[in-house]
Formats: sequence, structure tokens, C-alpha cells
Amino acid sequence: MLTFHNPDHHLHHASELKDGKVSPCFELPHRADTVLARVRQVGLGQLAIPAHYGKERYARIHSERYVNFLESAWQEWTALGHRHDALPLVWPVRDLRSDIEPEHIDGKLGFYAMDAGVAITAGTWQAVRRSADTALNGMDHLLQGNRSAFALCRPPGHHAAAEYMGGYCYLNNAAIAAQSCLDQGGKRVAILDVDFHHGNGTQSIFYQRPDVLFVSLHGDPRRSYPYFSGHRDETGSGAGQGFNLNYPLPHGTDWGSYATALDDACKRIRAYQPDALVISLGVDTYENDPISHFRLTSHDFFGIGAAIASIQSPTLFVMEGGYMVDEIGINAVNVLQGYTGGV
Ligand SMILES: NCCCNCCCCCS
Ligand SMILES: [Zn+2]
Repeated sequence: MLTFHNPDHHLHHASELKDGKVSPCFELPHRADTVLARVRQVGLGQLAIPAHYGKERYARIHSERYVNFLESAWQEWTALGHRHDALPLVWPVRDLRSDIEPEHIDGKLGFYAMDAGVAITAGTWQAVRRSADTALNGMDHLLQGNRSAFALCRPPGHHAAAEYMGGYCYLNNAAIAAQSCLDQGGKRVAILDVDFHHGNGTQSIFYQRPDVLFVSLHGDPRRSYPYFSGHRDETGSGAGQGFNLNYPLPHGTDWGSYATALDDACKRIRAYQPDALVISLGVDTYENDPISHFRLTSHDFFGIGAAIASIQSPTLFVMEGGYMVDEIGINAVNVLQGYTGGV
């Protein structure tokens, strides 16, 4: 399996507001380095640096003003004399207005963010656009007739919606890749999100659309981030009704119950007969993940890959979450080896 990896991901090393303190972000550069080292160690396949794409490709999913905000935020922030990471301080919640884009960077940061897990740094724009390029190149590889590819994206993307960033995510890499398939002749794309956290951004982007089926297994939002999406009754709206499937699972979920939900999800995706399948590959479902609450063992990740192989569609794996434990590389690559062993 070919792996595209983001050469500029080190440019983004941010802080986050967590548990009431500004601290180093859990989404560390070392994460991607550990996965890449494991890809090399097992000899998963060739490695490739993604070709550059223009902002118009990201704007097929995100609004133009949001993409322009990501590009200009650091410059606007430092124009105020700041040299530290940019973080929001106010959000348009409840009956506050969000129909007018503020001009001040403090207003823009809250206007375009769902939480304080998305600091902007000097290198963020370059890192996130190259992460999206990584996913786009992975989809190109499928469209050239290949069965699978791994887009080792960092920063991740599945919490980012059309006009907001959040949960360490700025551009929705999986959504941008799915849209690229549709723009190049695909009729239907399925996105399966196996990250511990609900892919609220991906759900939001495609919620009213039947041409992308979004399926997510995740920690029950009544007790797990992002808390405000991911319930079973969120099934799509308008033309998209029935094309959004959530499987919220309780803290402590082990392979037994996870596999049951995954098998059902894979059956639903097979019935949809997608031209391409995009996997939002988060491995924070691991029993020792520092910020999550499932109990999958490293061996269980082979089973996730094998279940995905049973869908028998061209498949793009897009790296999402999974936090700093040495096993992040083993777990991510176990999925990929389970898949290639199962195809
Ligand atoms: N106490 C939990 C804090 C969660 N903070 C954001 C998590 C984003 C995960 C992305 S996969
Ligand atoms: Zn996650």
C-alpha cells in the first residue's frame, strides 16, 4: 500500500486550552513520525510526498472566507504584537449573532472555531494545507485505478466543518478527498470514521447530501468529546436523510461489542455500493490512549482492517486521531495490514 506523508507537518506544534490550562497540544508532531517509522519498519509499501494543490480544492468543502481566514490569521494576530499561539476568547453561542463575520481577529478566531483545541501558529497554514494535499494525492492514487492508499495526514481533519475548526482539526482532509472523487466522476462515496471521537465536522459537511454516506463509531457524546453531536438519531436531513449513521458506544467498549457495531456499519456501506471508501482512521480507540475510553488492544486493529476489506471498495485511509503512546504506529499500521491481508 502506497503511503503519502505530509513533509510540512512539523511546522504545526501548537498549544491547547485543556482542563482550564494552556498546555502543549496532545496532537504532537511525534505522532506522525511514529506512524511513518512503523510504515517503514514493516515495509508496508512505497512512500510519496504529495503534489501541491491550490486553495480552490479546499474551498470545494470549506467556505472561501474560512480558507482565507486560515491563511491570514497568523498575520492578523501578530499585527497586534502577539508572538504566542492564537486562541479564541469568545464564541457566537446560543442567541449571539453569527451572520456577520467580525473584522477583528479576536472575533474571527471565535467565529471560525468550535473549541480551544485549535491554536493558530506561524506554521499552521502551511501544515494544514499540505495535510489536505496528502489526502487529495491519496484519492488521486485510487482514481488512477489502485485499490488502496494511506494518507498519513497531520494535523487531522474530521472535527473541521465547512466554516469552523476544532479538536485539533482545521481542514477536513477526508471530506476534501471525498469531494475530489465526486468532482472527477464518482457518483457515491462512503466515509467510515473509526476514530474514538465523533466526526462532527464530516457529518456536518455532508448531512444534507445523498452522494456521501457518513458512518461513525465513537464514544457516546453524552460522556465523550465533542459532546454536542454523534447521537443515533442524527440520520441526515433533506435529500441526505438516511445517509448519516451514528453508532455511539459506551466507555469501556471492548472488541466484542465494537466488532458487532463495525460489522453492521460495513454491511450498510456495502449496500450503498460506493465508488470509493474513505476511512477516517483514528486509533484513539486503543485501550491505553491518554484521552479516550475504549478498550481495543493492538491486535484488535487487524480486525478493523479486515472488516473494511470486506466492503470491497477502493479504499483511502486518512489518518485522524490517536494520541501519544508508542503503539500509535503499531495500531495504525495493524489496520492497514489487516486490510491488505483481507483483500
Ligand atoms: N478531555 C478531553 C478533551 C478533548 N479535547 C479534544 C479532543 C480532540 C480529539 C481529536 S481526534
Ligand atoms: Zn479522536
